[in-house]
Amino acid sequence: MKKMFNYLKPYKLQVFFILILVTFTALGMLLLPDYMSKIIGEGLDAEYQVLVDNEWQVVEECSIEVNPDTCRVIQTSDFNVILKYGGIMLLVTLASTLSFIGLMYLSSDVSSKVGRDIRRDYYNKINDLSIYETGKFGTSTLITRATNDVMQVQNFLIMALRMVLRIPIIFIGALVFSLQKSVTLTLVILAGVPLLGIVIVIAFKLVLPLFKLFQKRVDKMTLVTRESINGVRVIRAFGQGDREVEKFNESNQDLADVGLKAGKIMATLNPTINLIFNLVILAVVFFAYHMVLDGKIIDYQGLGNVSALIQYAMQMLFSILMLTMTFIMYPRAEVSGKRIQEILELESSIIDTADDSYSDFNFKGEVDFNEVSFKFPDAEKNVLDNISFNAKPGETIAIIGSTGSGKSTVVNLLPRFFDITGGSLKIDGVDIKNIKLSKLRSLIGFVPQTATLFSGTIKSNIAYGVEEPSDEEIVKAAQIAQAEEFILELDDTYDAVVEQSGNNFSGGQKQRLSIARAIIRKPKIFVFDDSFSALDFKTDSTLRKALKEEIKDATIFIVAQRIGTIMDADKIIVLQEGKMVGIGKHKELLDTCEVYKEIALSQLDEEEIR
Ligand SMILES: Nc1ncnc2c1ncn2[C@@H]1O[C@H](COP(=O)(O)OP(=O)(O)OP(=O)(O)O)[C@@H](O)[C@H]1O
Repeated sequence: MKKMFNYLKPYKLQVFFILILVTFTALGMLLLPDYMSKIIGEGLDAEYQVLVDNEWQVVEECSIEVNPDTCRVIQTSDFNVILKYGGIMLLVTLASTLSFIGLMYLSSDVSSKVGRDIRRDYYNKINDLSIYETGKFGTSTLITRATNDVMQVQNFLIMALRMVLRIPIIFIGALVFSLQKSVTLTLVILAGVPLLGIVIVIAFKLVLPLFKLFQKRVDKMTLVTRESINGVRVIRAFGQGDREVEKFNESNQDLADVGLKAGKIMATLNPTINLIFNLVILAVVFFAYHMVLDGKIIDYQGLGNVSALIQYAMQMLFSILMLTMTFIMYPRAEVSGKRIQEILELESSIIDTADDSYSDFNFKGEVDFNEVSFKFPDAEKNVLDNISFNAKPGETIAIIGSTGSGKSTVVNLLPRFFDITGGSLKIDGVDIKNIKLSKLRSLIGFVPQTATLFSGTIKSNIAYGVEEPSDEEIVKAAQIAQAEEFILELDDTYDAVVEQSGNNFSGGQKQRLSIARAIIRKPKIFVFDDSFSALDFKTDSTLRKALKEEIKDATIFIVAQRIGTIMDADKIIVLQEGKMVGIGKHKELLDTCEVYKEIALSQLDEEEIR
């Protein structure tokens, strides 16, 4: 949480003014009861007279009950005094109201800017992290941390800014003013403090673990909601709607239960605190009554003091309550602060240490895998073992193998989504770690296994990642990707709206748009990670033919499950459990690689494959 406070540093000046304004409002609160007591004491003053030798004489004190015929009170109210103090009170109120408005404005401004800054750094960090780290944490918690957790920290900061000086100023000020007015009655008020303390500590202990639990359950709830929304098709297809509703209800109920429990404690706390406040006031009145009886309070000044003391009692107890509230919010904000900090402090496993040496280098796109091995950070064994091959510009390299054999991992190593853990990986003889990430990735047109579109238009999706391409370039890319036909059928053609995640397009259409997006970049290396799987055979083959004709100099990697898609490749790499069990052209592999032959025969018959 301390680190979260660092976010206040850029707003030092505002924080300074906030503290000044807090001091002004607190002083205003303290002065008002004092002036009120002065109005009562001096403005509504009275004098006592006793009958001495048939003449009324002013005396210090007398008891009306004793003999009203010989002792009387004469009201000597002074309206000028009331006007004077009333005027001062109005000015103080005005000043503290203005300070309060300024305080609210500045503190809200600072806290929302701090929230914005935290979210900015957080988002930048997520962008820097490798796919492995973001995958390890998961989308739900990463989103909750950026929203709910930042909000908790922001709320705490705003509270802390407003309370940090206000609580001690009010408590100490009210105590000093009270002591000036009556030491006895101040002691009566202070007797209420431990009582309030005990109640608050008990509530604090009960509610704190619940707040921690609450945050975890918000995470769980986000996860369940996200999964069921994302997986809506599977859920419906498998008729698992009821089970998902049950799962959602369970996590919803869990969250509500914690909230309810905490709410119940807080709900009991409020009337209990009110009760203590009122008990303290009753005790002050009770003792004041006895002080009147004992002749210790004898005039309006004394009564004015009692009225001020009651307000100071409220202020002292209220500042203790506020202090507790701040303490209650702290652990919750601390948990959130830690969760944000955990991400901010994450070291990306992909570090861009390369200098600009190759920034202007004209890469051709020759790829060399030399004894490449790869292991996920937490995994026990290698996902890839000693993979070696060479891919020249103009060549198409296909990678085939059973599911989980490591095909996607091989191509993910090229743009450094993951870093190799053994061997070397070079482009045009340069180790890819020596090429700046931005340059390296600009060399590669990557079409991932799951086509991802962004909300916008067809045009904006194809043009993604290219600085202001011309309409001709967009159309050309769409033509090569075999996307033009369906685009022209749309009412708005290239300006047609693409909904969130491309939900208004079919799987095959999404794939073709993702392919067009890669083509328009004119990269030196293409990676198609199972990107033709949703295309029908005819479109698949026309697309590959168009690629071959239009993109002659690029190195093309195709990961595929379908033999038909890769049969014509210049080199086919066959993977099995992370090992390369064959490499060559289709015909060679049929004779030399048993695994390849098996895959081929499982899809086509003997005649078709020859
Ligand atoms: N983030 C990860 N952490 C640990 N292991 C992983 C991770 N991602 C993938 N793996 C493992 O690495 C292996 C290779 O995965 P990869 O995605 O490369 O296979 P693939 O051949 O492309 O499979 P498919 O054809 O099903 O897409 C698999 O056994 C998988 O379980």
